[in-house]
Amino acid sequence: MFEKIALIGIGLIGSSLARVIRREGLARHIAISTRRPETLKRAENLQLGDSYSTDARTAVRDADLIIVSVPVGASGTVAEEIAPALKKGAILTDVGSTKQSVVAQMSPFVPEGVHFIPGHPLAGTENSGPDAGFPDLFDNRWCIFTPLPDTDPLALEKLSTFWRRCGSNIDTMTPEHHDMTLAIVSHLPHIIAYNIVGTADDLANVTKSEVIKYSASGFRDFTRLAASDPTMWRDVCLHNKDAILEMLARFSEDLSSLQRAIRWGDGDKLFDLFTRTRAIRRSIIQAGQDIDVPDFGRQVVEHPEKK
Ligand SMILES: NC(=O)C1=CN([C@@H]2O[C@H](COP(=O)(O)OP(=O)(O)OC[C@H]3O[C@@H](n4cnc5c(N)ncnc54)[C@H](O)[C@@H]3O)[C@@H](O)[C@H]2O)C=CC1
Ligand SMILES: O=C(O)C(=O)Cc1ccc(O)cc1
Repeated sequence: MFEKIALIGIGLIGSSLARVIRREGLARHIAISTRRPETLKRAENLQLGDSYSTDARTAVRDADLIIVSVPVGASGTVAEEIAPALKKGAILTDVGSTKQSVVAQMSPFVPEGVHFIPGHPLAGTENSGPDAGFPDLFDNRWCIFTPLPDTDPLALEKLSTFWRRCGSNIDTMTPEHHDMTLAIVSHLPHIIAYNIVGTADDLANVTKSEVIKYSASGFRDFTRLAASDPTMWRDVCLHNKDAILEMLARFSEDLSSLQRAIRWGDGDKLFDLFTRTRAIRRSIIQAGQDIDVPDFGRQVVEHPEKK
């Protein structure tokens, strides 16, 4: 599909892209750049690309497609760095979990004639770094684009075809709508997970060993999300601040109402809410959207009697 694809940032997302691009033969040349020499060396040892450089400008030179896969707080710095080396007619995209901030950071640096199309694959895991990636990551997952008013439809179609070949389904929306939607379906769940695991850790009467020992229950699901990359999630919180605060305010109100129902023994209210939420889970499963992330690194502690 492309002569040369440049991947800037080679963590979970960048390395998954490298692997699927190679498997599907989507580029003749994959150029990889990342800031830290150790990460670049690891990418080279894993044979993720065809050329490697800590200088992003070297990587993007002559590239037809440039995919920026760095924490959202670094998007502006990367755009500024690569701008002078971008080829006319090239497609520049990203994979960041927030979109208004990425558009605001990158747009000012995009040269005339370069097609900038912000994107976000709704696919990931709690793991990070070049070893964490795998080629099936994007299979049957959504990839959302937030095109700008002057986005060239042909460039958008070409990028959509690329992501379809990576296994994804495509949707488009405004950056504002994206950020509000993702605040509730992705950002809040992670924040809640960080919070509940932090609360458990702070409890004096629940020792750390008990948290580990009994975490086969619902708590375990929270610990997976709460193991996600701290830099990435710090940036998401700082760069989707308004939408997250809006959703947190609603969440807190609903939590207070739930707290009140428990305090006053309002079983009907609890039953109604739990019935409504159960239906949501079931409709997600029916829609085929219940793909669990791979079980990398999870230690299943067998019950002694089951052995
Ligand atoms: N982890 C996930 O589940 C998902 C992450 N995303 C988004 O994808 C982007 C990348 O996330 P991951 O691949 O998970 O992170 P990661 O931590 O696995 O990889 C980030 C990469 O960016 C590099 N990097 C950091 N700052 C840089 C800079 N200033 N210049 C050049 N390279 C730099 C790092 O060295 C690393 O190679 C983030 O914007 C994140 O919001 C999107 C969907 C899912
Ligand atoms: O690991 C999980 O459950 C995720 O939700 C992964 C994820 C994290 C961030 C995104 O922007 C999209 C997907």
